[in-house]
Amino acid sequence: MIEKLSDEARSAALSGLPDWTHDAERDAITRQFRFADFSEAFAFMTRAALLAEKMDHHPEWFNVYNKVEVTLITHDCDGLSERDVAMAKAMDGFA
Ligand SMILES: C[C@H](O)[C@H](O)[C@H]1CNC2=NC(N)=NC(=O)C2=N1
Repeated sequence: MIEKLSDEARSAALSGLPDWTHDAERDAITRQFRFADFSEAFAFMTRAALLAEKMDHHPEWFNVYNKVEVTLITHDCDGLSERDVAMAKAMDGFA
């Protein structure tokens, strides 16, 4: 069973993810990505989707044209886990 990050671990993780916002109500993290156009946005989503399948860890996201709004949370622990941090870091790398 995957565990929620402690307050200390979450603070440390968030300092390494400066473009992400912590939603305290859900204990999730969110970030909005903007790309040059839809093709770039969808290429990003494709990379993220392939990794998500591999990790069995799927983003909540919303796309319009060049904008992708992402929310990461671990349903299994109803909050933020190491898996969300790993996915966020990978998404930052893909963008
Ligand atoms: C059954 C399946 O393994 C689970 O539902 C996985 C799939 N993808 C998931 N994705 C996310 N973001 N959180 C989860 O807890 C999660 N659990």
